[in-house]
Amino acid sequence: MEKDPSFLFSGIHFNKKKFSNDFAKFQEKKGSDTNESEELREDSSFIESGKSEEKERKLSVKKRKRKSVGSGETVQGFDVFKSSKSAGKSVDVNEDNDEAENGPSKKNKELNRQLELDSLSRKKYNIHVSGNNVATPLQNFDELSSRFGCEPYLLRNLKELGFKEPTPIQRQAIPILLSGRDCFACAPTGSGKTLAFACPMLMKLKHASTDGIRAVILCPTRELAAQTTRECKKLAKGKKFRIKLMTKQLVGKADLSKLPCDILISTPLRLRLAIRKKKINLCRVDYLVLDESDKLFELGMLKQIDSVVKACSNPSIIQSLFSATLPDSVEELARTRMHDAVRVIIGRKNTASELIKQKLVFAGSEEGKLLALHQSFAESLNPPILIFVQSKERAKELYGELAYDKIRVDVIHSDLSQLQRDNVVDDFRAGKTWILIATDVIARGVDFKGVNCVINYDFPDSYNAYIHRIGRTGRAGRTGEAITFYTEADLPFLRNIANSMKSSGCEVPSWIMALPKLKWKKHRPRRDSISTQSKD
Ligand SMILES: Nc1ncnc2c1ncn2[C@@H]1O[C@H](COP(=O)(O)OP(=O)(O)OP(=O)(O)O)[C@@H](O)[C@H]1O
Repeated sequence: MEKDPSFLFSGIHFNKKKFSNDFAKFQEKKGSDTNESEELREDSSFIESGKSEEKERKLSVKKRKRKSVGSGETVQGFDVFKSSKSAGKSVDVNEDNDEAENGPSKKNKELNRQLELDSLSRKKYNIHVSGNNVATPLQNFDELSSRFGCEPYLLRNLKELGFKEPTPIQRQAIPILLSGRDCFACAPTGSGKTLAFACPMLMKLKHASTDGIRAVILCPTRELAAQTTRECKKLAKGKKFRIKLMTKQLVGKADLSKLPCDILISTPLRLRLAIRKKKINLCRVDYLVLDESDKLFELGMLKQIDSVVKACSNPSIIQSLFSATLPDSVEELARTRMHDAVRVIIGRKNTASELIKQKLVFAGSEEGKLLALHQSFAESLNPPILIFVQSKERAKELYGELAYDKIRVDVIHSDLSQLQRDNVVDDFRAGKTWILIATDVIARGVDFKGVNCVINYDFPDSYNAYIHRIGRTGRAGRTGEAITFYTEADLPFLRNIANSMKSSGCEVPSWIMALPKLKWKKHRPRRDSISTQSKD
């Protein structure tokens, strides 16, 4: 069932309790302002529409690179990132002029009115922002043109893709990035984050150029990088942008310094290889996106990310981080790498989409899981279905079991060649495969349209893995189902999943809610192999 994208993520509130210390700090600082609505202190530079906003944006881009002066206006009670006071300062200057002409009250009234409207709009779409002078959310895609001078080709492409209205993350992140600010965003799976960073990127690049690479998008897996490349190309249709995926072949090329490319999309490893061989020049990059940023900031990739960030040496670069999960540790790391960033959270941080009906099933044993799976297929097989297991060995085993049944099943894991992986994904996308067995290699970011059900055959190894795995269903306004099998070995972490279910409005038995909540990281118990063959 399709739903209007604005329906996504309703009824969710910012956790003020959790950030009570920060609120306290804020209250001390603001004194008499404390009764004001939190978001009424936001955007003060985007009150005028049309060209003036573009002018203001340019001004703000220039100013953001200067050393901070004065005191910044923070919203939602806490300083999230190193603050530059550019936009706040510019408002003061404008106010001086305006006061001379119209008196202080008229200007203030206009400003307050706009802030009120922004606040209402954010409330409506469950958008929570922190930072200085946050841009007014988009009301519709037409505003891309009226407020930011977007070229017709992009609006045409949005229309062709069937995107009638911006999703909440697009409403807020697009104007922030167009205003030249760094952005740090957390929005549920399937809520359109790709467009939220790709659209302003194309608008900022304006035209294809021979100046070298001007935008870089980093993705944690090659599948996701390939998908993002395709999405960017669709959006850029009708323009001559050179949008390139960093492939093995490309890394192997002798000289990448003259690569004709506007937007480069890569995994961190491949890009780092190219940098290390001194074959690629990233000093002109204006726009850097870290997609699935929490994965990129995990220990294994951190060094690679750092070398890419260092190579992107343009001081006026706009950096953005996007993910459906945003652990506090990643926020900390990002703080050291970003400048005057705006933090955007849609709904509640680190929760699953409300469109996913989540279920827990006690399977008892490994044999019980296989029985439960067969039973659920017998009751109702509603493909496409994605089944996640914890290792490639287990993926192969389960494939061996299901391949005997008369169902179209396939498997994807890291032992397959890149070409094989691409073919498996293509077949699943095209509906040739009904059931795809997978490891976490496709748990993040990969957008299969219309997956009806995700089955966690093996319990996920972390809370974030759970959110991303089940997020392969319930995308773009569609509903979906997620079933998680558990055995005794998984009991300690049941409560964590139950919490996610509760906060997304799913029913949870009270005995599960009474279980203790444990710290959950890399839970990969040794499991008996998946097989019925010996018994047959
Ligand atoms: N404004 C829109 N209206 C309708 N559909 C949209 C809109 N924007 C994006 N979509 C569609 O929503 C789907 C999910 O988008 P996308 O893959 O960008 O989600 P995501 O938030 O990045 O998810 P994940 O966290 O899993 O990576 C895609 O199929 C995309 O085409």
